[in-house]
Amino acid sequence: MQAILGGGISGLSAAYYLLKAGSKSKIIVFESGKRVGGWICTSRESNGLLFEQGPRTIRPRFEAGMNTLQLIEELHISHLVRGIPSSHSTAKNRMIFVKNKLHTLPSSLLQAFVRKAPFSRPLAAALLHDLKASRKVLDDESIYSFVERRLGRELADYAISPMICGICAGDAKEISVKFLAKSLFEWEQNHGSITKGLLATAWANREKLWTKSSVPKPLPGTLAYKAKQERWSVWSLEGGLEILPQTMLKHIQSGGVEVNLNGKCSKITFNDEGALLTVGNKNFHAKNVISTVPAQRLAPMLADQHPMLSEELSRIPTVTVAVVNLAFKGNVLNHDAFGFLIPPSEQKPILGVIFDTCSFPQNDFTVLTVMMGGRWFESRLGSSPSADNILNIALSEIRSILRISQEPCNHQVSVLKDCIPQYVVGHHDRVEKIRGYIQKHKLPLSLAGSSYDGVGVNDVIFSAKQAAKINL
Ligand SMILES: Cc1cc2nc3c(=O)[nH]c(=O)nc-3n(C[C@H](O)[C@H](O)[C@H](O)COP(=O)(O)OP(=O)(O)OC[C@H]3O[C@@H](n4cnc5c(N)ncnc54)[C@H](O)[C@@H]3O)c2cc1C
Ligand SMILES: C=CC1=C(C)c2cc3[nH]c(cc4nc(cc5[nH]c(cc1n2)c(C)c5CCC(=O)O)C(CCC(=O)O)=C4C)c(C)c3C=C
Repeated sequence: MQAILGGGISGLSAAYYLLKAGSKSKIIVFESGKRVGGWICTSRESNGLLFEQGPRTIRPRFEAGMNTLQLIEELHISHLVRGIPSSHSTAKNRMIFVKNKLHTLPSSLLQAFVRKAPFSRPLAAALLHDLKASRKVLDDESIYSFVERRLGRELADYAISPMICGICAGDAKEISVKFLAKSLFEWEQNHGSITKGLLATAWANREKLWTKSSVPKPLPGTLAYKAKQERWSVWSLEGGLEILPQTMLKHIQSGGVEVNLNGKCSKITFNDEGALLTVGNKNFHAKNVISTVPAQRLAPMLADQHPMLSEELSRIPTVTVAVVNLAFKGNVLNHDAFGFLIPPSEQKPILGVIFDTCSFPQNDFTVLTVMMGGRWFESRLGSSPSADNILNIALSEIRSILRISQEPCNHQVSVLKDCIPQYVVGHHDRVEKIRGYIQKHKLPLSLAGSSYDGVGVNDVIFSAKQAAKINL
């Protein structure tokens, strides 16, 4: 038997790819909760409105993005895909709230050459800063410190810090530069500055500019091809993103995969035949295990037999996010944008707001999602804020920032405990050490999911595909 821990999108994907590759073993997915999908969770209100608790948009680009679109085609749900082209207002208008005002971030090369508040200089001036700043030889550092050193403090405060909040609800002063800007960091390390590294790379690749790119090109007729032709910035699914795990569940079950809901795994003991899993009060023998549960959940399962591995896994932290979905009758927004993020230096109780219906309209309603907490959950919201408390903070902030005085017709408050891992400084080395330990001890264990190689939906599906390949 091949065991998969976790029935989120990565666990389901692992089962999907094992099945697709023709695995002959019985495949069992163990999911501790009573539903599959993990953080992908869409709810439908009695008046038909859709609320997304977790992810709502997916990027189509790069290998992992194209892979997800291929998966969508294989599941026969291409007709539900709604792409947002990069010319759309929500792709162009990404806002930040600074000094009591909403500002639209520059979205074209041209705009980088003019001064735009809250920046005191045109963004292009950051390149001069980079050329003047001396190289600092380092193994890793925070993305904030890297950008502050090389491009200046304003970019670190007003572009990078909110971006990190909008991807992992984390503090840019703690998150590794390798999380989002590995190439830029390497350019400084190898060439002395980002600009010199960029020019050197462009020069080294000059011939490839006119020949075939190493990134696979989508084939005509595929969804990835359509996404490229129509220049999608992001996409979602008509009816909500949860359709993806639900469709996958049906597909893998019809292929013979067993999905055990309320199947919390508490212990893994490796032996000569593979692994013995303790799930509830039952034991299961597996020839190998793909874990897609958060590293901190996997850690205690291994603590008795592999304390060092368990210790490293437990050092990959997570944060909790409070999500408030709000719906209003009619259009209550004065902005047509994706939403806005608030740099942590502004010390506001919320991290940002997504204007859901600007991207995907829902009849004559405005749907907004207010996100709060993350790395600042306890310091800004207290240790266990009530749902009413969270709702009141969200309403008060949107009243003051967006001037919405109308009461919502629908609302939903959710606290997503430990929902997003933090790739803090040293994360890459830690993951290497963890995988090195597994390899050295020849453990029949593969790691996939958001704790290791990327936190986006594309990344975790791709990580599950890689894990399935190893376990064939
Ligand atoms: C608020 C929020 C917004 C996001 N927005 C976006 C976005 O816009 N775009 C994007 O690409 N990504 C986004 N993400 C990230 C994306 O949602 C996640 O990375 C992805 O859903 C993670 O999937 P997963 O299967 O790896 O993990 P999970 O969804 O965490 O699934 C793991 C599963 O394991 C189960 N489990 C835990 N412990 C055990 C155990 N002991 N035994 C058995 N089962 C166990 C859990 O119940 C869970 O179902 C967002 C995430 C959040 C939280
Ligand atoms: C504009 C407001 C945004 C808020 C508030 C926000 C909150 C938030 N997001 C995540 C996790 C992810 N978001 C991702 C993508 C993404 N998020 C926003 C904006 C907000 N996020 C945008 C515009 C995008 C699209 C990215 C783009 O087009 O450039 C992703 C996926 C990243 C990827 O690699 O694909 C994740 C993950 C959390 C946890 C959160 C909570 C505060």
